[in-house]
Order: sequence, then C-alpha cells, then structure tokens
Amino acid sequence: MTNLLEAKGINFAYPSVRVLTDVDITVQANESHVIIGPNGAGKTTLFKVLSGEMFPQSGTVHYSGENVTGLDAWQRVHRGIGRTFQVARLFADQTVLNNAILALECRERIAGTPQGRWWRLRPAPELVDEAMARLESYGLAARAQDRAAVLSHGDKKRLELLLTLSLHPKLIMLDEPTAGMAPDDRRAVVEMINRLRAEEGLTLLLTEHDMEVVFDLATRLTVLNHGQIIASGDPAEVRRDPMVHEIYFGKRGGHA
Ligand SMILES: Nc1ncnc2c1ncn2[C@@H]1O[C@H](COP(=O)(O)OP(=O)(O)OP(=O)(O)O)[C@@H](O)[C@H]1O
Repeated sequence: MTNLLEAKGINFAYPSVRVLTDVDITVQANESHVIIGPNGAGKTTLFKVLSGEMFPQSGTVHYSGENVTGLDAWQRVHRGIGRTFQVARLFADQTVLNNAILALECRERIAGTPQGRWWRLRPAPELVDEAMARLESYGLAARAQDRAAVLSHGDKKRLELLLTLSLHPKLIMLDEPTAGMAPDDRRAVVEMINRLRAEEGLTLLLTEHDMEVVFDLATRLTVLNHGQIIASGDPAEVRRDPMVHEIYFGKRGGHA
C-alpha cells in the first residue's frame, strides 16, 4: 500500500499547553482513516498541522512523497489536500449557486484556464451549468438562489463538501462531518462519503465522535489520547484493544 500522507515525530504546543507528542501517522491511498479520541485529545490540532494551518515545533509531513512540512494550507490544497471544518466555512452572504460557482472558478484558476479569471463580469456559462449539476447531485438545487447563511446545518455541511470536492482533491480531511446532524442527514453523509471512496477513489482522513458513524466509515482507526497515539489499525481490533477500551470505550460508556 502507498502512503499518500505520512507525518512523523509531530510535536505541537500552543503557548500555554502542549498538545501533540511524537505523533506518527500515515494515510494510505484509498483508505478511510478515522481518528477518534476524547474531547481535547488533539484531533483538530493534528488536522491543522497536517493541512498546513499551523506548523509543528518539530516533525515532518510528507504528501505524495513530497516534504510539505513548511508549505501553507493553500499550497497543500493545490497539491490535492481538501479539508472541511467542524463549523462549515462558506461564503455566507452569497447564494448557494454562487458558492458552487466560486469553487469551480477557483479550480479553473488553479488549473490556469480562461474560465478561472475572476475579472470576468459574469461567470462562464459552462461553469454555471456545472455548478447547477453539482447542486442537483447533492440535493441542493432547490436552494440555489438562497443565501448560504440560511441553510440548515446539514445542508451547510453538504455544500461545504461540494465546494471542497470541486477542487478535485485526492485526500479529503473531514473534521466531524456528521456533528450536530439529525439521524437521516447523518446516514446520507455516511453514504456519500463511502461512495466517494468506492466510486471516485478518494482517500479520507476523518475525526468523528459518533461510534456508529465511525464503524460505518473506518477502514482504519487511530486513537489519540492526550496528544499521543495509543492504537492504530483494523477498526475491530482497535476496538478490542484493552487500553483503548479502558480509556475510550470503557470510561465513556456512551461511545461504546
Ligand atoms: N488556539 C488554541 N490556543 C490554546 N489552546 C488551544 C487552542 N486550540 C485548542 N487548544 C487546546 O488544545 C487541546 C487540544 O484541542 P483540540 O481542539 O485539538 O482537541 P480535539 O481532540 O479536537 O477536541 P474536540 O473533540 O473537543 O474537538 C485542548 O486542551 C484545547 O483546549
């Protein structure tokens, strides 16, 4: 198996608190790698370090064989790393359609095509058509003319995923993709994520608290506790690990 992402010896501390200690983690092509851990374990911080939002005090991050440790988030996006957030990041005052068009213009700009030139007074018609087609396939077409700010939580997350996927990432990092969703929305997102891996060959790195979602999605499971990885591997085996059971599933009965 090829490692698409490989982080070694990651140490990270905020001014007042040490968060990650000697973290080694790999993400193999086409796996769905889920990171779990108690609140405050350092999952979001690790995501920020891997996506280039923050830089570790020590350690390295390689993506597709290239050392990207010193690269900013946008440079990693250009290389094929997409990311969604716990609270969806959208152009809140723009319509849903404009959000979808802007993401496609961004993709075209990265590719250097004429459609990506933002000085155009109107978006290229083919991008408008593609944006509408994408909204339809994500069940958002009926909301095309609504401002993104007024969407439901589930629809915001769906739109954010659509925007991220518009850039054709190879690796997509999803920070709690189903947090705060109703059960139907949660099931729809799980289905969509599994389809992305199976049909489009995407590689996924996720954090998630809902154990049903975790075991529906994970092909590999890593447990982070107090900023250290305490287990990583086949989800069923990790679940049986006595230390994991004690620290995560045992004490926090709601997660079992
Ligand atoms: N910007 C910050 N400045 C200082 N400390 C921070 C900052 N962000 C997070 N922390 C602290 O770092 C630790 C790890 O936080 P982090 O958000 O990475 O954990 P997490 O595992 O993602 O938690 P959750 O499951 O609640 O999202 C926590 O103690 C948190 O309070």
